[in-house]
Amino acid sequence: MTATLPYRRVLLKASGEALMGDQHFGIDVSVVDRIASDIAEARRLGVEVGVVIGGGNIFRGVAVASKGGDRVTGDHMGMLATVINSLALRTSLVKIGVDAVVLSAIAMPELCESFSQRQATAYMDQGKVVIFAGGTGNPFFTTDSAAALRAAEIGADALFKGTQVDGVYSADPKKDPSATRFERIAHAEVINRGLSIMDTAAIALARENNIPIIVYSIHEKGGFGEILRGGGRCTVVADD
Ligand SMILES: Nc1ncnc2c1ncn2[C@@H]1O[C@H](COP(=O)(O)OP(=O)(O)OP(=O)(O)O)[C@@H](O)[C@H]1O
Ligand SMILES: O=c1ccn([C@@H]2O[C@H](COP(=O)(O)O)[C@@H](O)[C@H]2O)c(=O)[nH]1
Repeated sequence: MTATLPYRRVLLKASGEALMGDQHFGIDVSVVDRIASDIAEARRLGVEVGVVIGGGNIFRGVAVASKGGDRVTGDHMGMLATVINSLALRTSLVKIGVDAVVLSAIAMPELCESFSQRQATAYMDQGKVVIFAGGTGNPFFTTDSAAALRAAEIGADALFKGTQVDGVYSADPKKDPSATRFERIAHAEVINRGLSIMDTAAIALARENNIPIIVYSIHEKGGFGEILRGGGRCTVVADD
């Protein structure tokens, strides 16, 4: 029953780094399975779910650029990393009976379908979980921006950022133990205070399209479902 739930259609930005689990690199399948079970719970609630996964567990373009390499090629490699993660998530979802499809911003027809807004919304209307791979398809962006873009394109009621921390803090809580968590904060304030929970382009795009951002810990089993039911621990980034 979606009638009593705050959101009917959401875009989940799942942390790539989280997929590593306790490893230093790559994919811990048990973590992907757990994220898939949280998405399955959302579907059981009747919420339509689109997903963008980061690539930080495998590759980030800045890693190449910081060593004097070509940034654009590095970003291409980072976008390919998001395709690998997307295929892993689809596998975990299908394994537990959730209908899921990967749409890539970079054409690779042997592996998955190519992204189009029309196809994505058609699949979501049918109740499929749509995993958006390949970021925006362009270098110099991040998967946070891809998530805000896809959220706007599919008409999402909210953008969920499932990350390493349980909300937006007054400073990076991993560096400053005295940082305090916001229950609610405006998009503009996140940008003006320079709170780097997401890149500025992503927050600005969400703001322009009136999309609230819900920041929560992706490590909290069942946390996604709890917030979808109107509870849970998170920060809501929204203009009043
Ligand atoms: N003001 C802040 N409030 C909360 N977290 C912050 C803040 N400033 C910086 N951070 C940091 O931002 C991190 C999340 O950023 P980032 O998007 O890079 O990670 P991610 O969700 O794991 O993404 P990726 O998919 O790229 O791996 C948190 O782990 C946290 O340490
Ligand atoms: O639109 C996009 C999205 C991502 N990239 C590259 O991929 C990596 C991984 O994404 P994260 O958001 O950092 O997890 C990113 O560092 C970029 O190199 C891109 O070029 N364009």
